Amino acid sequence: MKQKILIVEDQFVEADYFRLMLTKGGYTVTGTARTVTEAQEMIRKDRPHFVLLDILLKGRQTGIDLARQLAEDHLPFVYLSANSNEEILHAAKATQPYGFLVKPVREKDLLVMLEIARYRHEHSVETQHRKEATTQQNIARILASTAGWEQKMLDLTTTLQPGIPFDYLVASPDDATRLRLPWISYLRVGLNEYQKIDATALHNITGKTPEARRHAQDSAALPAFYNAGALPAVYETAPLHRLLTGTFNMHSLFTIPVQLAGGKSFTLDLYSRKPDAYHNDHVSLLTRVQDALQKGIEKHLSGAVTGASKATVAITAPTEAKGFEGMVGHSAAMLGVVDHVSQVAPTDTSVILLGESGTGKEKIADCIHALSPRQGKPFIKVNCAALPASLIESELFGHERGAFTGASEKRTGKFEKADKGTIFLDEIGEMPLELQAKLLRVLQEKEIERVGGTDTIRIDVRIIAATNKNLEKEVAEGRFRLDLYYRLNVFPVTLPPLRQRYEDIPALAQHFIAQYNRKTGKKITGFSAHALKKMLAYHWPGNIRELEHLVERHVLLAKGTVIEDVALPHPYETSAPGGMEPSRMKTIQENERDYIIAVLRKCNGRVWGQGAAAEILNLPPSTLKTRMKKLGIRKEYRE
Ligand SMILES: Nc1ncnc2c1ncn2[C@@H]1O[C@H](COP(=O)(O)OP(=O)(O)OP(=O)(O)O)[C@@H](O)[C@H]1O
Repeated sequence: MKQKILIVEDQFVEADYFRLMLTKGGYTVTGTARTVTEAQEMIRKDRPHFVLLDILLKGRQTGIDLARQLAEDHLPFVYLSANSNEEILHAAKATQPYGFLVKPVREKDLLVMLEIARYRHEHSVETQHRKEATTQQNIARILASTAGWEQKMLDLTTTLQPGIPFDYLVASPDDATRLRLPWISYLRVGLNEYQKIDATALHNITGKTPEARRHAQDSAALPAFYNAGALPAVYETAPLHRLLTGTFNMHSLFTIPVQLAGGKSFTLDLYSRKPDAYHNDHVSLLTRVQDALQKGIEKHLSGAVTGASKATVAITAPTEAKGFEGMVGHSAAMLGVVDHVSQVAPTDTSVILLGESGTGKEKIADCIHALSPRQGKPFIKVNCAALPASLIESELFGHERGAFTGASEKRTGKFEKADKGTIFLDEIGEMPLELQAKLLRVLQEKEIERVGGTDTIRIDVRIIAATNKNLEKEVAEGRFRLDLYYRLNVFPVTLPPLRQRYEDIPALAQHFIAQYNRKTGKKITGFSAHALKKMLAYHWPGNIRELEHLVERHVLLAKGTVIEDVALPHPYETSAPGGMEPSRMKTIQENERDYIIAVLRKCNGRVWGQGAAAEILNLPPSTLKTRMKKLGIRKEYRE
């Protein structure tokens, strides 16, 4: 069947030109709309498979307004524009287009871009279906296992996390007595670590029981989400949500009601610290989750599932998640990056890593390759800034013998070397404009030509690019091609600067101490409280690399086993205590710390024994003591 396409373009001559090209290329053009209203009407009537969309149109609404609606309806679209204003670019990017063409457009570029858009659309729909089916199977398997209820809920937590972001999961039977299931919740405290909070623990922290839920039953039958602005309305009917979001500093909610046989019901709530964590795309996944939960819980309740009823772990603590070995940092900002990376790594999608210098972009590129099916195949790194412009082309694409003066031998380029693997183009913002056109061709046509050669060579390479530049500004100022920008910007991952994740500093510093102890044979144990305080108040313009160098210097210079003081280049006592911005959200560690302190207060600081903190937290006392030490919980709460 011919693919149907709608052209949205207010310039008659251009629209006609595109119509000709598309018809020649085998598409059926369903019409040409000149305004957003006309386009909406034509989409309703003709149901095109694709929309080719100019940004600036006649009338009040722009192509970007229409794009937002197309994205909601999962109708793929490709922008067509000559406009590279930074603000417009920013808005266009946010609509997640399937492609972007810069006018004037060559016929071949248009057809190739549409081919890619079609592939990406089909691929994303297929990936989504696969992900949903796998989640459903996993839930069925977990609930049918012989593990106890708490263990099952913990397994459910780790299974759901890669598909949908959340920081806190609550599994609540709406009538615990009739259902014979306890209220249980898991708070995310690390990459793959969860803290169990049951009804007793919740009571200890808040003085309230989850029974409040009973007055608050959601009558809704379908999964529903409430991002920050919508949450207060939910509190009216469900006060427990107010209690939990307030206590654990959550800002969005996804609630999944499950109707069970005999009029009983159960609810799974996912909370996120982000104010806008959830959107319509999550609904389809969670509807499948709802089905699987209903069948699985009924099976569990019918007794068809028997066996051990005790959860084996309260906190799962694999120190390092697979593929992220050597990555330190459990701040909410860093966990967000890890979730993002885990999602994209197994696919072939191009990724662009954004962030200031030294924030860990290269390290994340390593993780993406290690977590992809291309792991074990070549991983080639190219620093575009380190090569003179005259050499980059032959470095990337290779050259034939005699291609230019001095080319005495044939040379294989980095793209060919990376075949079947991954290429990492660091500092992509430094790539000369002429070469950007060539790179675009590689991305679109998956072919290269060696310098001085005539043959085209097919290559199969995944591209990861990185830059610390603001690419939108580069595009606006004419130093970076708009179409390449869009092609690379399929999946941007932004690495937060260190000053937005101060809580990672102690762990990173300790990590680098261990690293340099190994190198130098020293036995430094850590920084003094004074040194750490200075580090927490510093701005870190050079980010993790600067921290690494600071640790290296001080390990080399240290006389004793503790680094007593640090020399920092800038005045540091300028920000709020601990270097934190006063109005920012609490981190996971701070929440965990608050939680443990609250429990300790309830127990008059008792860690050991009946009714003491360790028992309430369901932790071995020694583990609790270690965590208290790690979180810097002061003496007065202790025994
Ligand atoms: N999360 C982390 N845990 C441990 N080490 C890290 C982490 N992130 C970065 N590093 C280390 O910090 C240093 C700088 O990181 P990296 O080179 O990946 O940063 P970058 O953003 O690519 O820098 P640039 O933009 O200057 O190229 C490296 O030695 C890296 O191993």
